Amino acid sequence: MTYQIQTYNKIAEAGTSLFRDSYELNTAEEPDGILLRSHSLHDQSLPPSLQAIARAGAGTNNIPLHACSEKGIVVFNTPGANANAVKELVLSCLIASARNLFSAIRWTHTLEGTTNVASQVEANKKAFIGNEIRGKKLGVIGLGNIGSIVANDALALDMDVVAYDPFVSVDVAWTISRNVQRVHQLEELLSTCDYITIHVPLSQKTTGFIDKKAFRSMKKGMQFINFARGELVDEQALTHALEDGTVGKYITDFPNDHLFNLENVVAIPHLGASTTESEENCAIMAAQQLKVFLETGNIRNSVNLPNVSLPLISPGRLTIMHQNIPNMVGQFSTLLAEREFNIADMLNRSRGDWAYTLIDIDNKLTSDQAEDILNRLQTIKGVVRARHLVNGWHE
Ligand SMILES: NC(=O)C1=CN([C@@H]2O[C@H](COP(=O)(O)OP(=O)(O)OC[C@H]3O[C@@H](n4cnc5c(N)ncnc54)[C@H](O)[C@@H]3O)[C@@H](O)[C@H]2O)C=CC1
Ligand SMILES: O=C(O)CCC(=O)C(=O)O
Repeated sequence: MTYQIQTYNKIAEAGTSLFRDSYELNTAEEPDGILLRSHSLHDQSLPPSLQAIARAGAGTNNIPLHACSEKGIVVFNTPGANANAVKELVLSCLIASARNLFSAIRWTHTLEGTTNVASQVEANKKAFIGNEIRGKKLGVIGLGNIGSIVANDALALDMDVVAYDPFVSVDVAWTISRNVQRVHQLEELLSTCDYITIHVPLSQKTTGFIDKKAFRSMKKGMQFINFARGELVDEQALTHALEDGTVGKYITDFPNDHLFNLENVVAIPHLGASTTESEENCAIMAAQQLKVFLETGNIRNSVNLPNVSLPLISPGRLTIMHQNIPNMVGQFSTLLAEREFNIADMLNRSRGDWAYTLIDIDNKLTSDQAEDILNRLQTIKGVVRARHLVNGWHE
């Protein structure tokens, strides 16, 4: 069995080199798996061959998640793999912004070719007097893999840190310093912070999350850092807030034409995760998750299905992705019992509207038997994809 993997964007070799032996990269029009970064799949058809998509990164807003679930495609991301890279850039932008470094450097370059550069520098540097961040208040919106470490490290820089995340995970909550003050109303954070950084995923629910009302609550002259996604901020409201001085500076990793026309915008070319370390971490994690899924059906770090892990010991395994509705497992086991196949092990997990079942069978199926079972499984209402995996150890 050879698996076909299609990659998009620059994926670190540390990840792509894991696809050896029974894998081919970028050779087929009908891939089994896709490995990508920010490439958008929204306007691209998803071939029937496609079983899984791995996002080497955190945000999955470039992937049509609903359509993937409907077609039985498992989508993975790599939580935390690029968090440190983003944190370091956020903190450096925080300091660079407080010290007016961006405009100061731009101005210094205008002196090129003029005389008396040193005396011009001394005469004009007062235009770029900045502030120290020590003792200033930082608001962190979204305390996930990135927000939590930004919050902890900002404390180490002697900032006061306030955070808002109504859905913070238990795992992350354990890692957050008790000196990070949690607020339950976003308004409380917006109205008191000198600096705000946002780290929430872009979804239908969070599009335009920072809107006119949010900007109205902010302290005059505050500085806003957005390394999450541009669409989280309502652009018209941002424009007004920059024009009336509510936002003293907007630092974003997501430039566009409109932002170039505005004063006090620092535009960075989506560099948050662009370090060698982060690109390697993400590529390795994404490639490993994709391989494990294709070879064993086990799932780790999917965004549309639950985590599922069962050692593959039996000669064969059926993997079934289906709607989370009653009597699915009953129908699967009846089908197998009718054919006198014995179930050695089984696992069923659900997540929201979707569920996933692994069934290990004692019998080594012929290709006709496997085809018959898969055909029958696919006719069960609610099943979107069924696969039969052969355990190589029994070959
Ligand atoms: N600029 C860049 O290169 C990068 C950008 N990102 C962006 O940053 C986002 C966050 O990344 P991670 O921290 O790794 O994700 P994460 O999934 O670990 O954390 C997201 C956090 O946002 C919280 N959240 C969700 N909805 C919220 C709401 N309405 N209000 C407040 N909190 C809310 C969640 O509870 C979670 O704790 C990604 O989704 C991606 O869009 C991530 C990595 C690199
Ligand atoms: O792959 C990249 O450089 C972008 C990373 C990113 O935006 C993410 O992980 O959400």
